[in-house]
Amino acid sequence: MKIVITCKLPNEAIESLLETYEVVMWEVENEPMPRKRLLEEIQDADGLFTNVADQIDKDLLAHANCLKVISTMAVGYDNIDLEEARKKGIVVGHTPGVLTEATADLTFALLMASGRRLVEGMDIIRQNKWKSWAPFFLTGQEINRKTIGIIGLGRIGLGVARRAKGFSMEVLYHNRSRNEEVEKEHDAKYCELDELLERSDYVVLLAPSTKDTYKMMGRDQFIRMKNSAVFINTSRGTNVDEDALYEALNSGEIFAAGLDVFDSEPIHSNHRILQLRNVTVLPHIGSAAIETRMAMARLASENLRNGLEGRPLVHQVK
Ligand SMILES: NC(=O)c1ccc[n+]([C@@H]2O[C@H](COP(=O)([O-])OP(=O)(O)OC[C@H]3O[C@@H](n4cnc5c(N)ncnc54)[C@H](O)[C@@H]3O)[C@@H](O)[C@H]2O)c1
Ligand SMILES: O=C(O)[C@H](O)CO
Repeated sequence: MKIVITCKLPNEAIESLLETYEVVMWEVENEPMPRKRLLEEIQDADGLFTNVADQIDKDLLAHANCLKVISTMAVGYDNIDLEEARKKGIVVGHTPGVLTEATADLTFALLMASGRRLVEGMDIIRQNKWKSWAPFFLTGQEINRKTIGIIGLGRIGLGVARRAKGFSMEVLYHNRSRNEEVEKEHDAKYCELDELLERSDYVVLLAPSTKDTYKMMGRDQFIRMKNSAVFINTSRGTNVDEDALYEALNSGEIFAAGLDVFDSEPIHSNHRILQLRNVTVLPHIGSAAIETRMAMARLASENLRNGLEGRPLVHQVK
């Protein structure tokens, strides 16, 4: 059987695939397999090892003549046309859980960096603009004992809530439904979205990208937030109306934002949101810790192999 791997991975993460199948792996570091090549390779592939940088859409799947399994090295699968895959009898696997702690760490790092203006401070030193210690120079927002509102209290959201408790923060959350067990265990309070936005000092978005969450953070939502509030997005860029976020940051409607994800990735360096002083940006590196990426690659390999051998996937997208 032939499998296509759309990114360069270390051999030790995909040993079992290399031993068993004919493997076509894209060998260029930090770049996805070009679409044209993927369209060619997919035609006779039995398995596809992909990630969030590829669009596994209807057009691509129309070229797949014998594809049985799509395995993405990610928890999010919004880049895959699940309906089309289902119609063609292709099973889809993903990698939840193994990236939870690394992504929660990065989310909290972004929260702290944005609230306390860390990157601005570094820029000032690098540009030789640091004049002296001054009472209100680079003052940011307190974190300890503040209120955090988590939209999408799933695996990573709970990881962020646990970290927030270490900073004596009050934890509010909004989900599709209330979960009283989680509330008791994590001392988190359920709120409707509007109330969460009005009460939180830090609003953290961790819901998946779905039809319901598309641009769920727009003008009306940013207006509800406190002028001193910080917005963090480590979910998907499509969950946010970037024009509305730009306006909110530029007008002082909110204090700052920390973003690991964007509507269109990679974001271009001339995007107007990057001209703002009060935005901290990262290139979609939520899960980018070495051990985590190895665990994700191994889990994605196992999903792919199980699917090709007719066994249940470790984590199949339902
Ligand atoms: N930045 C990164 O590198 C990175 C890394 C990992 C995951 N992610 C993103 O984070 C998301 C969450 O991952 P997870 O493992 O915590 O998933 P999860 O499924 O455990 O949690 C998502 C939560 O969002 C809730 N939710 C769904 N729709 C909602 C809505 N309309 N309003 C409010 N809440 C809603 C779900 O009920 C669930 O509790 C992923 O889907 C992915 O998009 C990003
Ligand atoms: O969904 C995911 O897993 C991320 O975006 C990449 O780790």
